[in-house]
Amino acid sequence: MFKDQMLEEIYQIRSAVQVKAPLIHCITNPISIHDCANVVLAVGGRPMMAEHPAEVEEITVTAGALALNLGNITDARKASILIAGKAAMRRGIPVILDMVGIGCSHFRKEITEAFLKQRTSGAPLILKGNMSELKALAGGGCIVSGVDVDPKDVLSETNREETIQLAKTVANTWSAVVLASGKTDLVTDGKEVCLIDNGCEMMGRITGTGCMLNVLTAAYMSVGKPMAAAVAACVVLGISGEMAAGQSRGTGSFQIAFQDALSCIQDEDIQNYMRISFLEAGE
Ligand SMILES: Nc1ncnc2c1ncn2[C@@H]1O[C@H](COP(=O)(O)OP(=O)(O)OP(=O)(O)O)[C@@H](O)[C@H]1O
Ligand SMILES: Cc1ncsc1CCO
Repeated sequence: MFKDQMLEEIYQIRSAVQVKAPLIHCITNPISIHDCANVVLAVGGRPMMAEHPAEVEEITVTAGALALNLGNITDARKASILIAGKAAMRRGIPVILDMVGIGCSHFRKEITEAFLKQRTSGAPLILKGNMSELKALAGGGCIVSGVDVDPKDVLSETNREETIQLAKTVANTWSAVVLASGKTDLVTDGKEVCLIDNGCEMMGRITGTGCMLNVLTAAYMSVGKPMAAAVAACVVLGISGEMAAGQSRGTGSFQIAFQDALSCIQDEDIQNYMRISFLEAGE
């Protein structure tokens, strides 16, 4: 894949969401649920944050994509994630699962395994997490403290090869796209690997940036292929953060500026500021 080709795909995805206004069903944590709904609205989608197990199937089947998130998990959300996930995969409705905290709780690991047991091959799926969460899914023990990435797992020159290999293995194991977020985001379908270097330090100082990336990716998946959707979401969210950082005095005003930037960002901002690189297969 070439950078210019990806740029064209990002323009098309953004425009399709604006034209089609897809319904994005989100089952996500209450810490960032309000920000998540606003992110979907900012890019032209229609968010619905429904999580009662008795109704989620009916809602999912009418949606363009389903965004699931393990943060602040409850019994009700556990049940609804499994019901909605199964319904979506059976119908080929794109799903993204954000494995928040899977590295620090056996309960969340079990939910993820139960979700993946229902995997319908061919249905579009993205598995998302920070590098520590990805490691936990791939068989690492429950060793992480909290929902943030363990500093030693942050993508660096030292762990680059093993991190890329791990992400590819997870993608191939589940026939999914993997989105490992962080200072540098990594997206892979198991063959191609794209590294995205947009974003800024301030994005890590407010809560729920990863959750926002999750629902934004879902919005883009409703109209585009999973790999392009994930790259588009990392690029758009990252550049919006960069634009907002220049307009804000601290984390409070940053949140407002961030939403402003997400709703105002233009294709030319993406062309000017996108920082992505592709690795050749086998690299
Ligand atoms: N230090 C940083 N430098 C550059 N970009 C960052 C930084 N921290 C976060 N980001 C951006 O924010 C996005 C989400 O970050 P991260 O992976 O840290 O989220 P997370 O830990 O899942 O967040 P949360 O659990 O609060 O929802 C990344 O895709 C990246 O664009
Ligand atoms: C702080 C926090 N705790 C559970 S979920 C969440 C939001 C970021 O994932």
